Amino acid sequence: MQVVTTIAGSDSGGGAGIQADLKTFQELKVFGTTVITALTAQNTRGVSGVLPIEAAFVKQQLQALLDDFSISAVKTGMLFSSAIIHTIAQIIADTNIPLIVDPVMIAKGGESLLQQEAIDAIIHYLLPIATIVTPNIPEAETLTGKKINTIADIKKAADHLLATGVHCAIIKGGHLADATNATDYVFFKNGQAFSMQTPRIATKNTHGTGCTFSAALTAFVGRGLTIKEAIIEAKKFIQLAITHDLALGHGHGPTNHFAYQNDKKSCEVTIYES
Ligand SMILES: Nc1ncnc2c1ncn2[C@@H]1O[C@H](COP(=O)(O)OP(=O)(O)O)[C@@H](O)[C@H]1O
Ligand SMILES: Cc1ncc(COP(=O)(O)O)c(N)n1
Repeated sequence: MQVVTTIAGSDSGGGAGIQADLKTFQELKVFGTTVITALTAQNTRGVSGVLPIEAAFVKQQLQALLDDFSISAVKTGMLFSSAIIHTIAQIIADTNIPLIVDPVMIAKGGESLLQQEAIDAIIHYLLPIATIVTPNIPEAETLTGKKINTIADIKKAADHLLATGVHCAIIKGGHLADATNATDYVFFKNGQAFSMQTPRIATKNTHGTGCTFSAALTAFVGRGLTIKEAIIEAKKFIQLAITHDLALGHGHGPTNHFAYQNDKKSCEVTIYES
């Protein structure tokens, strides 16, 4: 049994954050452990409160895990402050555990999950020690300081991210204005690249899509798939979770973390090598 860790915020509504990560880990048959960086009072309508955890206690949680378990992959989600990011980066840098960074910045409802001053800390401390970074389009724009309108802009943003030292950048296209497809763009430091496409699902129930995708990726990396295989399988996991949404709550509902196990053979991802 592989052990994986998520370092993220708690979503009381259960669709994103730590809760989405643990549900995904369980479905993918890895043993999930957690380091909680913040509590949020949150539902499908939005975030009504954030209570950050002190960086020293974040450190204590992570150290407790490393002192006991052999961890095969770690992901980060909501990190909230530069103090938390520095603390985590310092500890992970001394390990050789693959690190997947989902640079969570704002909730679907627009509430901030990362302080402005923490963006530099992600770029300078976390990305240089990361294996994969998974920004959506607005996050990639913030991390690189450049607007993304075209595929050429996506490639430029990826080059900018790869220059920090991260091995692989996945720029997710959930926010692109393409009514037909949801396309994610993957770039490796060695120059290889591919994109992956699935039909776009017309739904407002996309709360936690980024968390769920990066958790699935972490589980598959932890299970020993190659990075490319893990990325494609994680795309299937999120596609099925969005397709079979649960229609819970009154706002942006959660995705269905059960769907992949029920239906995984039915999902096709189209790959374009470049
Ligand atoms: N409506 C949709 N239909 C199918 N896939 C989607 C849809 N919205 C997002 N995705 C996919 O979900 C994953 C998360 O994407 P995105 O929404 O861009 O990130 P985030 O949740 O971090 O904002 C990506 O693989 C993206 O292509
Ligand atoms: C605690 C927490 N972490 C992350 C998200 C982002 O969610 P999404 O994946 O929908 O962007 C969230 N809303 N809450």
